Amino acid sequence: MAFPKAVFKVSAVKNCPLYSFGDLFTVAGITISMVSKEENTFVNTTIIHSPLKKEKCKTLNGDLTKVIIQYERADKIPVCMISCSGCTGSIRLEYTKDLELTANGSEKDYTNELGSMLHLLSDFAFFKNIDEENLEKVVNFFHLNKLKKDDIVIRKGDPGGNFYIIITGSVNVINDVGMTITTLSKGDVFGEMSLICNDSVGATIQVREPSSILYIDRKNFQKILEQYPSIQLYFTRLMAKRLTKSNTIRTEDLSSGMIGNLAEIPAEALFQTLNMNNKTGILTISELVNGTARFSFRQGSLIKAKYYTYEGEAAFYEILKEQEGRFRFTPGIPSEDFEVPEIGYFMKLLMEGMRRLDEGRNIRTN
Ligand SMILES: Nc1ncnc2c1ncn2[C@@H]1O[C@@H]2COP(=O)(O)O[C@H]2[C@H]1O
Repeated sequence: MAFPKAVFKVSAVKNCPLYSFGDLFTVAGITISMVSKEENTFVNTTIIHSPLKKEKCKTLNGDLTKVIIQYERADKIPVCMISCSGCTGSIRLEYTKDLELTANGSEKDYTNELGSMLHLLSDFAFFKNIDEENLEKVVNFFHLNKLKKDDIVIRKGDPGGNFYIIITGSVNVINDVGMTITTLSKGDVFGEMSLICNDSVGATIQVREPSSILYIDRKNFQKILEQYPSIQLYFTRLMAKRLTKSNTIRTEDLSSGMIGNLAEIPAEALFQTLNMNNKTGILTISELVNGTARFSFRQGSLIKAKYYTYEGEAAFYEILKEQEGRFRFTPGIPSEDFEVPEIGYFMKLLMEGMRRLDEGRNIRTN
């Protein structure tokens, strides 16, 4: 017989070193207290499933065990909020009976709610890239979250994890010094930069007014990207717009010739900037582990790549592994390169490069 289960969802995060907003914990267990004349016995079993691939927190496990002790069985826990006892940070968890469906693998309630939103979603720029017959299938990859004012959805510096789409309400995009860079609302998306660039989250997102937000995890986000090339283009344009707006790298620097070090700008960000700004010229990267690499861009497309013994696509994947090296971008290419075909669709090359990097890191850590 399985123990009854309760699913808690992280609904607020304050500097928690382990968990993020939306993380789920399944708690099962039973507490029996037997009192007789001869003895006084107390038996407790608590089973806690923490989010996969995240470290377990003994403090939180203790707090969840206390809930089982207090209510004796998971199915007796009332709808409630609990706060962890805290360490360098703290989190608040919410128990709503609906969430059990998610943990059991059946997302019927969510699906129904999302299903009824299909009409609304089909008008969103993101979903416009998906043909009508596949829309429902794609929407079902998403989960729906209802958030309160001031909830932090993601915090700058967190590892990127999910991609988000705002259904109703609005959020603030906040920079390092706590200033709101911009406000995002219905139909706007966020969280894409860290996923695509395989980097940490670049800005804090805080809920400005009660909001409903869809989210999808990295794995499913990548599946959608691979399956729908028009979404890759949508992100290229979106990120170009956002990069230009936040002046991450000034376009004037690029056209006048850009010099720098890979230790300051990772190779993927450098390539992406040249691609998004439709640059034509030659990027030379020297002082690399294996000498010097050369990459030619025509209107942002990568047309030639050479590094060590690697050429074309392979050279691009190799350079993504490098973390140090001096680069220089020189505008202009020789006329014989005007007709050279591009090495591959840039976003696809980048996604594949990121996947290989991840694979390499996983092999090293296993
Ligand atoms: N200038 C900006 N305009 C709009 N959205 C932004 C801007 N800067 C950052 N963001 C969003 O904030 C998100 C924070 O997480 P990511 O870095 O994954 O992705 C980022 C973008 O989705």
